[in-house]
Amino acid sequence: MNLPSRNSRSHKGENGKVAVIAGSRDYTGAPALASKAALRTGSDLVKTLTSKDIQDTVASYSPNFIVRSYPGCYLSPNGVKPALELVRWADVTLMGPGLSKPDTEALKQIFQNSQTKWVIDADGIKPAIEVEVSNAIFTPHNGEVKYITDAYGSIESFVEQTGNVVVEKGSTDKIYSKNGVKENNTGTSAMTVGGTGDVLAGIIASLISQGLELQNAGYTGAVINGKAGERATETYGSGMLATDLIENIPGAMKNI
Ligand SMILES: NC(=O)C1=CN([C@@H]2O[C@H](COP(=O)(O)OP(=O)(O)OC[C@H]3O[C@@H](n4cnc5c(N)ncnc54)[C@H](OP(=O)(O)O)[C@@H]3O)[C@@H](O)[C@H]2O)[C@@H](O)CC1
Ligand SMILES: Nc1ncnc2c1ncn2[C@@H]1O[C@H](COP(=O)(O)OP(=O)(O)O)[C@@H](O)[C@H]1O
Ligand SMILES: [Mg+2]
Repeated sequence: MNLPSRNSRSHKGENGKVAVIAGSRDYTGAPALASKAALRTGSDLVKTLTSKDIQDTVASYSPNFIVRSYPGCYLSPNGVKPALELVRWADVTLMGPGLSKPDTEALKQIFQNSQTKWVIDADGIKPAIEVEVSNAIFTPHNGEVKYITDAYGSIESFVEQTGNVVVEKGSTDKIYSKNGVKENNTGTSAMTVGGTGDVLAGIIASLISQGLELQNAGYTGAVINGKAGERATETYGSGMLATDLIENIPGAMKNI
């Protein structure tokens, strides 16, 4: 796979800076899965913003993480300022995995006061639709798609009206953009294990941080996620974990 070449004069951060705003008391894994996936996909720096009560837990998962926090157990109004600072630092921000019960108004303020590229997953999807976020790629599973279709009738009209990209996840992923729909059939049924969608979101964010356009990042990310899942399934079968998938990202990237 050809990403922008790493010339000898590149400096830290030049190969992608990703912000991950994710996690809560209810989900300590999601921010780590998304952050590690972004690093394994090749971003230089990933900064993870999560709730204070799980900051040390998430940081303890890897010395490769840079973990910041806002007070409390869930995203609330006091999370807006640190979030806006992090969004300004990053090339792209992943918002949503594991937020569980975020303060919707705070989430909307972050969207409305930022000019950036977004990957929006899980609990970030509904608020983002409601404030008409643009320059974004959404990654809903079959249950989360309803937030888009309830508001726009269909995914096609959503992408047409907003210019956003949607990866509708499933055994076949469908990547919708203004240029039409592309399908990805890579992957295995072992990938229904929890966390593989958090991993996909991290992969896509990383690709955008390394210079890919939204639609290309969505399709290529889905292919990488699936190929990494195939490799992990060869080793672990139905016992495959989302963490196994992450370790297979570099190998998967070599063969696409
Ligand atoms: N280790 C961690 O920290 C992990 C953290 N995670 C975080 O968990 C949060 C919730 O994620 P989630 O919506 O995927 O989970 P879950 O609460 O089962 O479903 C909620 C509702 O949606 C439905 N539904 C689900 N999938 C569906 C589908 N494919 N197609 C159709 N329907 C589907 C489901 O329906 P049901 O299965 O009950 O019939 C239920 O009604 C999210 O923030 C995520 O980031 C996860 O990534 C896992 C690992
Ligand atoms: N049968 C399958 N074959 C291939 N990939 C699958 C299959 N089922 C799910 N996936 C993949 O697994 C991921 C599931 O995403 P998601 O439901 O958000 O998981 P989670 O929220 O637990 O991380 C998606 O990337 C999807 O493409
Ligand atoms: Mg998910």
